[in-house]
Amino acid sequence: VTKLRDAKELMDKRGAIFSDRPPLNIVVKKVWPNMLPLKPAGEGFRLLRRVYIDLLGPKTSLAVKKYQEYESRMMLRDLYKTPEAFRAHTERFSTSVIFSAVYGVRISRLDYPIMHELFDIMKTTANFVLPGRVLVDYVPILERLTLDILKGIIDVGSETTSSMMQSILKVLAMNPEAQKKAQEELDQVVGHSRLPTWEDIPKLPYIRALIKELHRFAPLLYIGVPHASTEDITYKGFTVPKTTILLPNAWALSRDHERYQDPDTFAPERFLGDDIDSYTSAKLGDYLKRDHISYGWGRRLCQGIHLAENSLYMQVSRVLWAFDVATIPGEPPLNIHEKDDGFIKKPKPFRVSITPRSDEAVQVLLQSAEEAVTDLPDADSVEMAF
Ligand code: HEM
Repeated sequence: VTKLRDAKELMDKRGAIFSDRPPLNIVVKKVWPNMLPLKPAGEGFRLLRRVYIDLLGPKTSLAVKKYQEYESRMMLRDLYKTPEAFRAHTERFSTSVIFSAVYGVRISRLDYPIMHELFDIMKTTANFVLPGRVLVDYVPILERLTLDILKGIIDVGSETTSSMMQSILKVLAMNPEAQKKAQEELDQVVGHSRLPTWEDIPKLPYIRALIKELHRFAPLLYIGVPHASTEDITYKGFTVPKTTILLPNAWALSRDHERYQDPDTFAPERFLGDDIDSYTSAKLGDYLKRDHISYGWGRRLCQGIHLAENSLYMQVSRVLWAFDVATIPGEPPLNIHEKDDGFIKKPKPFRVSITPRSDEAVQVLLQSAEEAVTDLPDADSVEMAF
């Protein structure tokens, strides 16, 4: 599907019919075993979806905000100390946020054996009641969930946001003008003596528009996630038989001329005045009003949308407040199409420079990291407790 009008008609308006997934092949099963994104429609899907909605809905994602706030301070400090390792820093941020939410432990470094033995440690931690496990506090059923479900949330939750953040750093480096405008807004609203906070969101329309445009310009899942139908239908005079597979081509849909002017231009301005969050926007009846389709469609809309949007806001606003992200002179031009193979296509390794905007910014970011407090133990200390 390459036209927004058709995507809306089929996957949103006929969402009851087009919310199945194609049969899994063995490769996909191995890469992403027993996970909601790939689960076929039916009783099992509805149950799992309910569980995910509880786990990742607005209420729980509110509780995760304090961990996103904390981890973003750590990320700024790490970016200052070793900017060339930005890939690892974005991965650590996302992994730690999702571990904080699911297991109540934070991940302070990626070379910790926990990352190499992810599966084993999850097995162990799943057997322990750890203090401060946010999701369990809200969703007692979590304690009875199977390891597969939990592993699924960790995988989806960390890979997606970190890949998106890496692609964001690349797009920002390629668009210094947009970056400058965002920084002017941050300087005006936030000032120089503190980091942006959750409370600033309503006062940062350019940052909000920038995040929407980043989703539109470089959607995380280029080719989308396939939907499949469970009934025969007639659409535009054609019979569409049941089990038809729809591939929402996110790249093409994000460049649909009917919706976006000059779609190949990176222009956050196109979203100024659109004050609706991406979740509400996805539910709008008019496909010409929805912001972008990066989070998918209908009943299969990304369940992590609230958590992901919060993570992106914390990272984008704070990184731009503290640093200039730029291309490195003499290097070949950056290319947004250079991505790894695999289901979630991470940007292939690339280099950008990340330099502090001022001495004052360095002082504030280091102090913010120093003063940060969390109620969660580090994975190191938890292992010792075992
Ligand atoms: C920038 C970050 C993210 C993007 C762009 C994204 C995008 C997507 C897309 C395109 C889909 C498929 C939708 C469809 O089939 O129409 C999806 C599904 C899903 N996502 Fe995300 N996602 C992100 C982050 C997350 C996070 C952080 C989590 C969890 C913590 C998450 C959990 C899920 C789940 C559970 C599904 C399956 C929904 C279903 O099949 O019913 N996502 N996501």
